[in-house]
Amino acid sequence: MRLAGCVVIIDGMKDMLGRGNVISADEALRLLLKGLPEKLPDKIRIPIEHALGMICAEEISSSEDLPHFARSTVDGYAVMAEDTFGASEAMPAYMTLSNEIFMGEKPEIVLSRGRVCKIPTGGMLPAGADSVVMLEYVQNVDETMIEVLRPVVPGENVIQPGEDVRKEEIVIPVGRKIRPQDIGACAGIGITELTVYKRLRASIISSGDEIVPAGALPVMGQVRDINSYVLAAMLSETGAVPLRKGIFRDDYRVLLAAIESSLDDSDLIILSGGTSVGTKDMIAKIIDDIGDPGILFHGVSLKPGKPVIGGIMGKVPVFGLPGHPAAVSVCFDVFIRPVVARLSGLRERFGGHPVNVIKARLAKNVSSSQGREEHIRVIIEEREDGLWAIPVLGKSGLIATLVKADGTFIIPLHINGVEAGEVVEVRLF
Ligand SMILES: Nc1nc2c(c(=O)[nH]1)N[C@H]1C(S)=C(S)[C@@H](COP(=O)(O)OP(=O)(O)OC[C@H]3O[C@@H](n4cnc5c(N)ncnc54)[C@H](O)[C@@H]3O)O[C@H]1N2
Ligand code: MOO
Repeated sequence: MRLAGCVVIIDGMKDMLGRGNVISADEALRLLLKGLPEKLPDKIRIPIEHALGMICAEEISSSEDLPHFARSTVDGYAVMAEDTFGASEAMPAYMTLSNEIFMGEKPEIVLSRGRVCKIPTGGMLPAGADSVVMLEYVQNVDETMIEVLRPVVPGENVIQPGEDVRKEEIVIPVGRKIRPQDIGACAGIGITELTVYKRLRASIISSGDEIVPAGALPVMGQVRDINSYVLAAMLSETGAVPLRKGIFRDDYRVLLAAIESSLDDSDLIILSGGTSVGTKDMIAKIIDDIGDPGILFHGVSLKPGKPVIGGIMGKVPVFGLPGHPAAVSVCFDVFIRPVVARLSGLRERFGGHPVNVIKARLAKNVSSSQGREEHIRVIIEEREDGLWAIPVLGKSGLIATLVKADGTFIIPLHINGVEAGEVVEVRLF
C-alpha cells in the first residue's frame, strides 16, 4: 500500500496502519486540497430565479445606472433646496404649486425658482428640482400655494442616478455563492440570466453487511442506513447534488465495482463505514488499489473521526468516513465541506472561517487528550446572564446526540481541555 505524506508527527499516537505518526486534521486537509484538480466545473446559463446558491462563473457588471433617474424617497414636494433655506414654522417659505408628478411618468415640467411639484415616494424629480420636502413639513395655503416649514439641503430625500449601482460597476464577482440580494440586484439592472458553474455531483456509498435501507425492518444485529441520508442532506446544503448509490456488502469486488462506476458520474465519492482496522474493513485497500495516487491519509488526530480516509483517484477525491454518525458529521465539516467549496469554484469569504458561529460560556469542564482535535457537541442555553454551551455527552455512534445539539466547538490539538466558564466559539449546525 502506498501512502503519501503523513507529515505532522503527534507523539504517542498511531495511525490506522499502526505507524507511530498520525497526521493532524489541518495537515490532512492541506494534502487533500493540494492534490485537487485545478479544473472548475462546466458553466451553464440559467434564469436568475434558479440561481440561488449557485456559484457565479462570470463577473456581472451593470450596463446602466441604477436608478437611471433621480428618485424621491418620500411623499412630499420637489423643490430647489435654495428656496427653502431659512424656512421655519415661524417664518415659512411660500411656494407656488406646479403640476403634480405621477409614478412611472417622466415630468415634462422644468421647475423654476419659487415653485414646487407634489411628488410621490419613488417619483421622478423634475428638471430643476434637487430635493424633496416631506409632506409633514408643508401646509397648504390654498389650491395654488403651500408653506414650507423646514429647509432641505440639496440632495435631501433623493436617490441620485447611479447611487445604487453605477454604470460599469461590478455587482457580482466570479466565485460568489448567489444570495437572494444578488438576484435582486441582477433584476434591478435588467440581467435575467447568469452564467454559473454546474453543481458538483457527489456519490454516496454506504458499506456494511449489517446496514439495511431506512424502510426495512432490521433483524437483530442489523441497523438502518442513517449516514447516506445525513450526507445527502449535508451535500445539498452546500449546493452539490447527492447521488445515493445504495448499500453495498463488505466485499472487495462489490465495493470496487461500486466505486469504479461512481468514478464515471461523480466529482467526488463519499463512502461510509469500513474505515477502521477490522478484517473486513477493506475500503482503504480498494482506494489504494485504484490509486493515482490513491490514499493520502488514513487516520487523523481527530475525535470523532479518527479512522477517516482521504484520497484522490485520478481527478476524483474520495472519502472513507467512519460509520459512526457523529464522525460522519464532523468529517464532513472538516474535510468534505472545504473540498466541495474548492471544487465548485466558490471564492471563500473571511479566509474560509465558518460564518455560522456564536460565542457562549461553557457550562462544564471538558477534558481532551493532548494531540487530538476534539469536536464537542453542545446545546446552547439562553440564561439571564447570556448564552451557555452545555456539552452533549455520548458516544459518536449515537445520532440523537447530534439531533439534541445545536452545534459543536473545537478543542484544538495541543489543549488538554476547556474549563467551565470559558468562552467557546460554537459553530452552529
Ligand atoms: N480496534 C479499533 N477499533 C476501532 C477503532 C480503533 O481505532 N481501533 N476506531 C473506532 C472508531 S473511533 C470508529 S469511528 C469506528 C469506525 O468504524 P468503521 O469506519 O470501520 O465503521 P463500521 O465498523 O462499518 O461502522 C461503525 C458503526 O457505525 C454503524 N454504521 C455504519 N454505517 C452506517 C450507516 N450508513 N448508517 C448508520 N450506521 C452505520 C455500524 O453499524 C457500526 O455500528 O471504529 C471504531 N473501532
Ligand atoms: O472516530 Mo470515532 O468517530 O470517535 O467513534
